[in-house]
Amino acid sequence: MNRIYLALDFPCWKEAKQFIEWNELKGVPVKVGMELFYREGPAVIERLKDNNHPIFLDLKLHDIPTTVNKAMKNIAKLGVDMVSTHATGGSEMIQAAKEGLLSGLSDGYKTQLMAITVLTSMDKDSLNNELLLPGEVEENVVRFAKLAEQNGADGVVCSPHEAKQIKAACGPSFLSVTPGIRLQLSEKNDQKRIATPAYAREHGADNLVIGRSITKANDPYEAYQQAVKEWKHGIKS
Ligand SMILES: O=c1ccn([C@@H]2O[C@H](COP(=O)(O)O)[C@@H](O)[C@H]2O)c(=O)[nH]1
Repeated sequence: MNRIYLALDFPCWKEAKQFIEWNELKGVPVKVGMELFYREGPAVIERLKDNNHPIFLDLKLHDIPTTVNKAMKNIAKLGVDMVSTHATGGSEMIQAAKEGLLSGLSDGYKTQLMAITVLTSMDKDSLNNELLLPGEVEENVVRFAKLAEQNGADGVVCSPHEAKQIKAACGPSFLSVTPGIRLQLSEKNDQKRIATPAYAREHGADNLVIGRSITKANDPYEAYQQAVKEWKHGIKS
């Protein structure tokens, strides 16, 4: 299912709830990240589930395999659609994440494991000159995607610019979830590898994550509708 996950990057549930209600976004797919989860804990997931929101819980686990395994086992009990870990934690950590996830899932739930490749806030300069990782961003992203796929992840988080190469390297059923999405007139902020929903659609992304282009828009409801139009029909603003 090709979805747009609205990034609920709010300091607390009260603000997130108000935003959803005021902008008639009840039931839309949402992404819960560190900011909201660290304040509200698992209760926020229950509240969103009560309101029928499909959920990507994006906590980006990155630790030794045993810790990630046990954390994933607990996260699995929340019954969300997708969770995340970092591919750069390596093969053992990714396997441990998947094993923990599967061991904690209740019957009937199927939570998918997404591996972060290279954060969309990074570019070639950050990779080559700060992390001292040579090569183009795409090469690094595809290498991390292959590592994730070979060790049990169901897909990766990447930018739309790499989605096609990932399908070619990891197969058509291996998912790409793409943040760094910007509607045409919105600000880049701290993102480096950005693209519009229409571009993401044309370049094979499976799911989008959009935050500030909607949450900081003058009319968030309209911005959401615009994103859906571009994503579903390729119509540009
Ligand atoms: O590489 C990554 C991984 C995760 N994210 C998350 O997506 C949203 C994007 O928010 P915008 O406001 O649309 O920039 C945010 O919650 C990040 O934590 C990402 O941007 N890049």
